Amino acid sequence: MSDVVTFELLHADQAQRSVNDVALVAPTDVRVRPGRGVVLRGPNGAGKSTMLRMMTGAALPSSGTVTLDGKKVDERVPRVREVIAALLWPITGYRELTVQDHLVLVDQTWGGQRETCADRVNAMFDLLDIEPLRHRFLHELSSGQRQLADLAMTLIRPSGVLVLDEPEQRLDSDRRAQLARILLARKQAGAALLVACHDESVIEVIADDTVTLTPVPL
Ligand SMILES: Nc1ncnc2c1ncn2[C@@H]1O[C@H](COP(=O)(O)OP(=O)(O)OP(=O)(O)O)[C@@H](O)[C@H]1O
Repeated sequence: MSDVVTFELLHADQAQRSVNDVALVAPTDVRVRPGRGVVLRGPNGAGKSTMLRMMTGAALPSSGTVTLDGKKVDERVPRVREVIAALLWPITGYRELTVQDHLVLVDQTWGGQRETCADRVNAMFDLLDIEPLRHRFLHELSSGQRQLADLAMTLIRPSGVLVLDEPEQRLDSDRRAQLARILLARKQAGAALLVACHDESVIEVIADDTVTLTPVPL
């Protein structure tokens, strides 16, 4: 598994987001620390994805703050991108690159040693049990296979916090159990998890803390 990047606290303090004066998520506190798993729960439309976007700096809070070790979170800040690896929407890939090519690209972009790149890529195919997908193109994959490839691209880079929006989506029950085991191992290696999830069996394995969001009345 990839290296763990150290940090102390990813913190949302009464973070809230509105668009055109319509609240998408209520003021919410979230604390994410190394070796801990935080799960965002709540019904459709409660604001989980919006909250995750704020936690990664992909969207800024309309009020309140989101900070990483005391500094404002903004995805344009290199330290924020170094610590936080996020899978919030399907990864946009290259039509002419295979799954293996994408993993090499991500690994090398995040500073993996060239000599050991093949080892890390091979380890990712083993970890996710996706060897048959190695030489396939992204557009050839089923939706569940595509989710596994996106998870591999997210997990292969070093990070301190994995921010995942419903990582169980499109996976069958065996694959969901496998995902839970992988995330638990990642947490036990010292990384933090911040995950929006609807699957109780996954939540049971990975959650130390849960934050339940309720839809903001329109
Ligand atoms: N760009 C936007 N403009 C206006 N409203 C938005 C925008 N993005 C999200 N919303 C609204 O904000 C609310 C929260 O959406 P969000 O996607 O964060 O919920 P969620 O909890 O992740 O839902 P789900 O479980 O269905 O994925 C919803 O009512 C949604 O329609």
